[in-house]
This record gives sequence, structure tokens and C-alpha cells, in this order.
Amino acid sequence: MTLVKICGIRDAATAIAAAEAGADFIGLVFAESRRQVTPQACHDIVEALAERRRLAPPPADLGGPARGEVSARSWFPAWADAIELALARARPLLVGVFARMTPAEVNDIAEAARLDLVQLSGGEDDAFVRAVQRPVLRTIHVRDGDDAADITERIIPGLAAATLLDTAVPGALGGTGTAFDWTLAEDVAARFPVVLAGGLTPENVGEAVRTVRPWAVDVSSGVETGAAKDPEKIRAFIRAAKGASRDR
Ligand SMILES: O=C(O)c1ccccc1NCC(=O)[C@H](O)[C@H](O)COP(=O)(O)O
Repeated sequence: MTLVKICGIRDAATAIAAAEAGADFIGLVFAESRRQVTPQACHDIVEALAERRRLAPPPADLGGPARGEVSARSWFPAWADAIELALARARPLLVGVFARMTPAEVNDIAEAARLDLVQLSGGEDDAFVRAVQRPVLRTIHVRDGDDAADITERIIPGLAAATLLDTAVPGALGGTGTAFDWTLAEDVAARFPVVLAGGLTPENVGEAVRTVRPWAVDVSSGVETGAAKDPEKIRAFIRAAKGASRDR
């Protein structure tokens, strides 16, 4: 079943609505953005979700493979299995979205907010990924003119836990509501578990899931009305994504 990440949540009520609708990941944006979560809202969201997860052991350590422990070929599938096992114990997992910060800042926030995973969206290099003390979702921004081979060569086993494919938009690092050509992601998703992002909506996510067969999908703008998250759109998005992955 395709996993779903709802990104850019800024209050506890919406986090709980997304969790009740079946979200697998909740994304809190710490990068500079109109969606940046305030310290108070972050605290409220973390506490509200912790209360929901109270009966399950917290997956503080997702228990994925260590570098050198599995072959390059098994690296991403092993991480996908570890994350799915963690999800069986506690859902949703909390993902912090970062860009243009230092590894120390990322690690401090991840620790304080008890994040399960860290998403790097600022084109961080390999040394940065290595320095992050949480499993990393590493964003690859797909540019006009890229082909599947260009994307694949940027995916390096042994570093991040998974790859998030998002649209490259000049002057922005994410949350733009802009899609890229999904046929590029088809080949990549056949080789690696990928999180498909960029311009997904409740209306198009079914087709995206059937076309690309991603491990997970990620949405922000497509479940907003005005500048705010819309619980009805969140429910419709999750229904459509999960429904399409059941059909395929
Ligand atoms: O969402 C933001 O405002 C943001 C700002 C800076 C870096 C990353 C950001 N979001 C990353 C995400 O994971 C979004 O969910 C992803 O880009 C998809 O967004 P959308 O196209 O709006 O669905």
C-alpha cells in the first residue's frame, strides 16, 4: 500500500485530523517558508501525536541497516522495511523538513521535537547527510530536461534512507504545487522506493500512483484551501492515494 506524507502541518488539530484519516507521515517545515511551524505549534503537535502513540513503543530508533551492513542493492528496500515496521507500531511518523541549516541545527531540532525522520530539501551534500543523526529523506529536485538516468545517478545507497522526488522550481525548495513529468519517476520507482512529491492533489494522486507506483506520495499545496491545510482535502487525498494503490 502506498504510504502518504502530509507536509506543512502547523497545528495540532490538523495533525490529528491527518492521523485519523490514515496519514503515515506528518511533515513539519523548519525551513524558511510560509509553512514554517512555530515552536509552540511544534510542541503542541508533538504532544498530541505522542498521546495518540502512547500505547506503542516510540520508534526512536527505526532500526534500519547501518552503512556496510547490507549490499548497495538491498540498502533502500531494507530501509523501506524498517520504516514500515516502525509504522506498524506507531503511526504517523514525524518528519522534519529542513533546508539551509547546519547539521548541528538539524540534529538539535530533531532531538528536541522528537522527530522520527529528517527530510533534507536544500540540496545538502553527502557529508551533511552523514552528519544527520536521524534517518534521512533526501530530496532530489527534478529539473526540466532531466531524464531518468540523471535522477538515478543522484541516488546513492548507503546514505539516506529514502529519496524524495520533487519539482525543481527556480527560487523555491519545495511546497510549490508544481508537478514534473511523472514518466521520469516511473523508471526510478521501479528501481528504488521513492517518495513522489510536487503538485499532487486529491484529483491527480490516483493517476500518479497508478503510473509511477511510488513507495510513498507527499503533498502540501494540494490539500490547502487558501493558505491553510483543509482536513476535507487531506481525507480525500489519502482515500484517493490508498484506493489507487489497492487497485493496481
Ligand atoms: O513546503 C514548503 O513550504 C517547503 C519549503 C522549503 C523546503 C521544503 C518545503 N516543502 C517540502 C515538501 O515536502 C512538500 O511537501 C513538497 O515539496 C510538495 O509540495 P507541493 O508541491 O506543494 O505538494
